[in-house]
Amino acid sequence: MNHKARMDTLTRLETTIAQRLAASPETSYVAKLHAKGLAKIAQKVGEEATETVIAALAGDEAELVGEAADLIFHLMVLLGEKRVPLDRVLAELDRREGVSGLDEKASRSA
Ligand SMILES: N=c1c2ncn([C@@H]3O[C@H](COP(=O)(O)OP(=O)(O)OP(=O)(O)O)[C@@H](O)[C@H]3O)c2ncn1[C@@H]1O[C@H](COP(=O)(O)O)[C@@H](O)[C@H]1O
Repeated sequence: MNHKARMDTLTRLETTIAQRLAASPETSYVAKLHAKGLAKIAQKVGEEATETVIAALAGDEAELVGEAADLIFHLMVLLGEKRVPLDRVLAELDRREGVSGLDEKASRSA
């Protein structure tokens, strides 16, 4: 699967999450998170971020891949809960493309 097809993975996941927000918490993990509310979803993103950091520092590659997938999935649920289209985030990354983080930081402190 090439890079572009991988982006389709995120687009499909976004569609699935949007559908599941209206599903029953008994049959859907996304619906269960939605029922628990924004604070719980945000907390899950924080937990998965921490687990990703631990995997990077103390785990093997498979653990890091698994935790990174958990983090991206829960971030997608957070965006879905807030009705922020993935495309907005990708457009922001496109806007930043080619601008060095160091140059951007220097322009902020000038
Ligand atoms: N990619 C994922 C995905 N990644 C991780 N997870 C779930 O995320 C949960 C995280 O596990 P944790 O132990 O951290 O969470 P927990 O113990 O349930 O939660 P706590 O109450 O302890 O916080 C697990 O239940 C995983 O199965 C996911 N659940 C769903 N998806 C995707 O979302 C789609 C919709 O899922 P449903 O909403 O369940 O239909 C699926 O088809 C998948 O494509």
